[in-house]
Amino acid sequence: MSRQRTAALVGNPNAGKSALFNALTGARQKIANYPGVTVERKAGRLILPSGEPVELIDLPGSYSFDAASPDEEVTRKVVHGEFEGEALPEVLVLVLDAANLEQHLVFAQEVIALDRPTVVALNMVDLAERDGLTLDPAALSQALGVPVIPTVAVRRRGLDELAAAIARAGDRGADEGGAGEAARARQDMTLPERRLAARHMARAAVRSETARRRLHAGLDKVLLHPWLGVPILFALLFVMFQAVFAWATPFADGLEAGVAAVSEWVVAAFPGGFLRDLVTEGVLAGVGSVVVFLPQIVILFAFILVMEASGYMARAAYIMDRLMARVGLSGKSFIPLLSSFACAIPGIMATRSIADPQDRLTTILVAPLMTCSARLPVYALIIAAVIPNTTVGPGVGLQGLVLFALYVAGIFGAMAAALLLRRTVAQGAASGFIMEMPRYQMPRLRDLAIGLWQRAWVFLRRAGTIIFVATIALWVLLTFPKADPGESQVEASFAGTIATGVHAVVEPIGFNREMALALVPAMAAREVAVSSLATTYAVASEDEEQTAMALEEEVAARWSLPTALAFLAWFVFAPQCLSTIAVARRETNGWKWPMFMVGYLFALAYVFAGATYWIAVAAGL
Ligand SMILES: Nc1nc2c(ncn2[C@@H]2O[C@H](COP(=O)(O)OP(=O)(O)OP(=O)(O)O)[C@@H](O)[C@H]2O)c(=O)[nH]1
Ligand SMILES: [Mg+2]
Repeated sequence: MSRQRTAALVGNPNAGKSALFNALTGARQKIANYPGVTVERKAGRLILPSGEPVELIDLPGSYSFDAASPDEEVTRKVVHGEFEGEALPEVLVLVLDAANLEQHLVFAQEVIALDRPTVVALNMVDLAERDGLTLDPAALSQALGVPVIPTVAVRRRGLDELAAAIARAGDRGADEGGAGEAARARQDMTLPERRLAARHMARAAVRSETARRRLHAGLDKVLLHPWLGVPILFALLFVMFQAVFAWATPFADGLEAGVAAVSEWVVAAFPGGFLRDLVTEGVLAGVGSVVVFLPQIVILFAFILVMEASGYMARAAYIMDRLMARVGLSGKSFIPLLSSFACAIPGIMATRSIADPQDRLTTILVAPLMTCSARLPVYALIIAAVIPNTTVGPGVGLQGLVLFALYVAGIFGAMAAALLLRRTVAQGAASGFIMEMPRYQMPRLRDLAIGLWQRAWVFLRRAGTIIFVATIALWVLLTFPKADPGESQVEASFAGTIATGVHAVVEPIGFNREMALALVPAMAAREVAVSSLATTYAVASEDEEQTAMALEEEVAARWSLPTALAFLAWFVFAPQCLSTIAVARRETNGWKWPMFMVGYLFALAYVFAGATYWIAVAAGL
């Protein structure tokens, strides 16, 4: 009786080895679309066309035989016949991903250099074709010196041909070896030489490639580059924040002038009294002060929507994955965190796609640190008031730079918090990244317009509902009880009493009374911080018998720079939104984690606002 025939599947991670193994042997090995799924050898039985059985071994994916990880070590040992209780496999089945041929051909050459009976399964040709790439198996076979069989493991395409090729390679057997000349040529090659050869072979194996595929592959080379990718992403975000200030200003000025004109008309047309004050101080000064930030919101979302629609956002997630892995999160958390730039509520809901409970909890707890669009009016107001509108380089405005820094501070805060949480209350290992890159696309103008309209509408609806109600409530608290003649209305009011209480807590971190008062209604929605400042100053200026100034000018005149910076630092961290807390409660099924979240975020806000204030004071700002 002849001895048991054996073959082993080798190749890069995620080439489809286990998928082929399952298709060839009827086994049910776990397959998934990310590298490192198989971590042990696994044997199954493949029946050749002749009816003869072959023991087929599925191996962990590998980038090189020199590699150090324990799963790759298994592959190296089995392939070299050093694995305990395992004979040297007769035939090596080298699995390559046709859509990533150049990458996969690097390790492939190491396998070919062994000069053993080898068959190449050129897998995933369906994906290559979908991208507009047709390969020439004959050319590749010629270059590698071994048979090349195109396959689609998941559709069982090319399996019979592959089995037949395995049989032929086994029959020729050890006496003829593998690739011969082609193998010997590769034995002394260095890694850079292999990379270069891989590029040449991959190019030579292309039968046809659409212009679009070439363009997209070129774009990916740059945008997903291990070193270039991150600076490009940050440069894009940088431009976005510059634009938020540079482009919005004329529109915002126009809106502001409009609100002022309406206010003047109301003052002229109606007799003075309770109702007129409500309209001018509460509605127009308060709510109007928020509405003027509509252009900024629209520009911010225009950038985000274009990045999403073009296919870049998924690439950003891919780039960020490695960074996120360092803090114990995966690229899976990127999408929820990204949505949190709009608002933490959909962001927290999007964590439902994260399978690992600790991973998910961490993402929920740090989501409020991503800068939601409700902070934009607060940031934009304070920056416009206290940061000079100068440039610090060609085309680089200081105001945009500060805004960018605030967003980055939020991101770093979230990453640092995730790192700590993963080490303490939400321990666990980071899981792998699962995401298919969507195709690049020209964003469609119509979709863009609809998306922007929806965002603008959400913002205006907030202004008309929650912000309106909170501001009116504050105005009422500021207006009653009425002050005696000569006494300050703000001081005498209910709101003044509240302000005194809150101010005692936040005075050490440099906040003034109006800021302290603004923090309370801002729990309803962060933008209310802006409207309540506007309303407070409107009421105050009335009893100081001044003409009301624009809010920005009031802030510029009344706040010191350290105070203003401390307020910005506070808003980077503070959990200033009740709806977010409510959603966190729902998604974690209890009060424990939302309370923890509120606690640590307030603590962070207090510490960082205080540090900012005292450092700024010490620096003489
Ligand atoms: N479209 C398509 N998908 C495939 C093909 N072969 C495998 N896949 C998919 O590719 C992914 C990776 O397949 P696996 O079989 O797990 O890859 P592997 O080489 O075993 O990966 P490791 O175990 O990590 O080394 C899975 O999502 C498969 O469903 C193919 O020919 N065409
Ligand atoms: Mg596998």
